[in-house]
Amino acid sequence: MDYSTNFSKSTSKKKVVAVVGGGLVGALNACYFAKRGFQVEVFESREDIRQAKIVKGRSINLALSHRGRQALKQVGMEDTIVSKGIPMHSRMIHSLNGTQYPIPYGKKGQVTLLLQPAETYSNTKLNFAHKLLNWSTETGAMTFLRADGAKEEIQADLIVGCDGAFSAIRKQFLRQSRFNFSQTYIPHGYLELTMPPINGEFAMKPNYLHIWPRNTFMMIALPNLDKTFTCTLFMPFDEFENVTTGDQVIEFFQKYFPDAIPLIGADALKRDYFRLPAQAMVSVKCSPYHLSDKCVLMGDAAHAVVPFYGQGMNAGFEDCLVFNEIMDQLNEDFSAVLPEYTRVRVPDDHAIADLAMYNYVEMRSHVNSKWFLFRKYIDNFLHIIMPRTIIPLYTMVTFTRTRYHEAVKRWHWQDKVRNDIVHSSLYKVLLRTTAFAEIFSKARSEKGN
Ligand SMILES: Cc1cc2nc3c(=O)[nH]c(=O)nc-3n(C[C@H](O)[C@H](O)[C@H](O)COP(=O)(O)OP(=O)(O)OC[C@H]3O[C@@H](n4cnc5c(N)ncnc54)[C@H](O)[C@@H]3O)c2cc1C
Ligand SMILES: NC(=O)C1=CN([C@@H]2O[C@H](COP(=O)(O)OP(=O)(O)OC[C@H]3O[C@@H](n4cnc5c(N)ncnc54)[C@H](OP(=O)(O)O)[C@@H]3O)[C@@H](O)[C@H]2O)C=CC1
Ligand SMILES: Nc1ccccc1C(=O)C[C@H](N)C(=O)O
Repeated sequence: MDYSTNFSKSTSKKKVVAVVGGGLVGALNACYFAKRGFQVEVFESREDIRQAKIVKGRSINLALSHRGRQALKQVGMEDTIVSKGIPMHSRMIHSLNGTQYPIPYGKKGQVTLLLQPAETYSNTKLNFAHKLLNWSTETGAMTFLRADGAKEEIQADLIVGCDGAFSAIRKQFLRQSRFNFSQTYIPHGYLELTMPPINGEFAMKPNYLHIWPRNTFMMIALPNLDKTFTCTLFMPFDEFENVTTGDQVIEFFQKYFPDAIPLIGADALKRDYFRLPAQAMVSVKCSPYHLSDKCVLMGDAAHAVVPFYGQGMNAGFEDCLVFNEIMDQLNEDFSAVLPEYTRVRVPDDHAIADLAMYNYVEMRSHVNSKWFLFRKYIDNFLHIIMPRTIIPLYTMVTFTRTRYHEAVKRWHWQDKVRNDIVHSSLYKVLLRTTAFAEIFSKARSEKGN
């Protein structure tokens, strides 16, 4: 049997907002709209994760930083979430010879927190097992498939597409004139492994993001509350395809990550490496993010980014915050708010998509370079003496709400300034050394005469 519900004819004085996708961004968005008094209906294709016996899905830990925290703060969720996190102060680099050294993220007190994403909080109606099949851009009517196989047709005043990287809401945008869309799969995949606790304690120092940078690929490890680490191996698919047996896995780890073998356990490694195939990573850019005053995209639905900056969820949370700020400025008038949101947010989300691509190279390769470490040292030093003029890129992205596209601009400018300083200092040192050498040789020749 099929059903039809017209929520927008509700007697509620506020409009009805349908949030499609009850993931991280959908759940937070529901709180924002509910706080404003809208009638919020969340439609999520999966069963209620809180009641599910088996929870499918992979990554269980996510780095939450300043932008995400600010967004949570607005709806009073920051403290609850942050109290469940593990602070990370630095990267910890694992060299091939087994030595480890930290690279701090910022000043003392600037830390990234891990969030165990799970419970969605909401004072709105959650409709689980409602998978959006289609929706009409003319009427706004959405068709959902329910768990019992029935189709349900639903209308709302505003549709908020938070249905992830492969958004069904976004599919209708593709049919609109002047809608820009690009999707890029990078040639690398990822595979997750678990490093168990040793004698009830973390197997490695917990307050770090551990990196094994091997130039063309890398493994990272992030701590979990249960004292395990989730290790993620990022590597070209071709390389994954070369490792097909348990013995080859051990051989590969002996060659590139020898210190990780006893920590993960050789048997577990041989087994878990083949548990799931390597997963693909995609970067999606599009614009505009809205369709008339009816529909808007947020989170991965608007901008799936590769995971290397640890900013995907943070950017999605910031989308909600920015939208909320614009709602304040424009008195909740959707016909004005939606285009303004597109205008403000597109350049920033596109910038973080590019930065995420860049950070993979920094993490897997640049951190091995002495010149990179020297420049980072100079940047941190300049930041200490000129905190408002020079702000390292990582600090701007992770510990401030500087707009992503402005952070990129400023980064290029600062790079130039720093390089000029370094080069002119080197030049001065060179000049002085040459002058000194000349005086010295002149003095020697005069003495000889
Ligand atoms: C390996 C990895 C590590 C990452 N680490 C970090 C990190 O440390 N920090 C960080 O900030 N980000 C990180 N990210 C990115 C982060 O996971 C995503 O940005 C975030 O999950 C996006 O949230 P979302 O709510 O937009 O989308 P999703 O979390 O994908 O939620 C979308 C929801 O919509 C539902 N849905 C989909 N289709 C439909 C439909 N047709 N009808 C109804 N519902 C539907 C889905 O079931 C899902 O619940 C990482 C990503 C990966 C892959
Ligand atoms: N940027 C990136 O590279 C990545 C981003 N992520 C983000 O994290 C979120 C959560 O990850 P996770 O739980 O692992 O998500 P899933 O891989 O479980 O995907 C969620 C849903 O998206 C649909 N889907 C998955 N892969 C494809 C595809 N290639 N083409 C079309 N539809 C697809 C599936 O819908 P159906 O049931 O209809 O098949 C699936 O149920 C993702 O939705 C995404 O937003 C995750 C991995 C990589
Ligand atoms: N959470 C992640 C998931 C996957 C890959 C990287 C991250 C990071 O957080 C990287 C961190 N921002 C860094 O630059 O060291």
